[in-house]
Amino acid sequence: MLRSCAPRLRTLGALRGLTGGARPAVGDAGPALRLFSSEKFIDKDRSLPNPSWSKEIRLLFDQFMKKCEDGSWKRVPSYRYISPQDSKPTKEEGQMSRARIFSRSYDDGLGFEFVMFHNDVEKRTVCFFQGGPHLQGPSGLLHGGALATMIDVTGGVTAVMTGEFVMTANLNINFKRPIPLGSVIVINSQIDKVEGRKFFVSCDVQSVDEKTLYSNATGLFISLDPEKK
Ligand SMILES: CCCCCCCC/C=C\CCCCCCCC(=O)SCCNC(=O)CCNC(=O)[C@H](O)C(C)(C)COP(=O)(O)OP(=O)(O)OC[C@H]1O[C@@H](n2cnc3c(N)ncnc32)[C@H](O)[C@@H]1OP(=O)(O)O
Repeated sequence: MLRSCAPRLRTLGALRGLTGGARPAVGDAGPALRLFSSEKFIDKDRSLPNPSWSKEIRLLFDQFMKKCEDGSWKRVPSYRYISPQDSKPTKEEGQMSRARIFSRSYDDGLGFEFVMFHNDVEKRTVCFFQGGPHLQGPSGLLHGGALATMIDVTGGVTAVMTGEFVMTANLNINFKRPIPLGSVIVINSQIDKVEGRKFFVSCDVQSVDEKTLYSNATGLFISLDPEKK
C-alpha cells in the first residue's frame, strides 16, 4: 500500500518543492513566478508559439508580450514534466516517471494550446486557449471537460501567483454557448476574495471579439496546510 502511494507522494514532494521550502508572502509575485522556475522541470517552456498556433492566438500573444514590457503583465511559463525526485524509481514507479501535466499532455496542436499572462496588481490572469482536434466533445465542438480543465488551470494559476501552492476544492461552471473546436477563446480569471487559506476565484470565457460569453465559473482553491503534510 505504502509502496503504491510512493509515486504520488513523490509527486506531491515535487509540488511542495515548487515553493522552495519557505512559504512566500501572499501578494509577492516574485516568488510565485519562481514556482514555475525551469530548474524544477525537464522540459521546454510550452507557452511559447509553435507552428500549430493560429494567426489569432499569435496576435494576442504578441499584444500581451508588449504589455509585459513595462512589467505590469507577466507571461506564465508552462511545462509538460516535473523534474523527477531523488533515487532511481522501481519498475512500478517507472511508469509514473512518464507522468505529464495533463494540460500539456498532447503533442503540439492536438490538445491544449494556451498561454497565460498574469497581472499581479489586479490579481488577474488572462489565458488565450486554442483547443485542438483531440479535445472534441459533440461533433465540431470543444469537450466541456477540456474547458473545465482550462478554467481549473487558469483559476489555479491566478491563486498560485499570490505565492501559495493551492489545490482545487470546488469548481462551478455554467456552460452557456458551445465552443467551436479549434477556435481561440479568452479566459479571464480573478481573485474575488481571500479568507485564510481559501482563495475564491471567478472566471469568464469569451470569444476574442468579446461578443460571445461561452461560460462563466467560480472556483475555490485552498492552499496546503503545512501542518497536514
Ligand atoms: C496538483 C497538480 C498541479 C500540477 C501543476 C504543477 C506546476 C504548476 C504550478 C501551478 C499550477 C496551478 C494550476 C493547478 C490546476 C490543477 C489543480 C488540480 O487539479 S488539483 C487536483 C484536484 N483537487 C484535489 O485533488 C483536492 C482534493 N482535496 C484536498 O486535498 C483537500 O480537500 C484540500 C487540500 C482542498 C483541503 O483540505 P485541507 O485539509 O487542507 O482543508 P480543510 O480543513 O478540509 O478545509 C479548509 C477550509 O476550506 C473549506 N473547504 C474545503 N473544501 C471545500 C469545498 N469543496 N467547498 C467549500 N469549502 C471547502 C473547509 O470548510 C475549511 O473552511 P474553514 O477554514 O473551516 O472556514
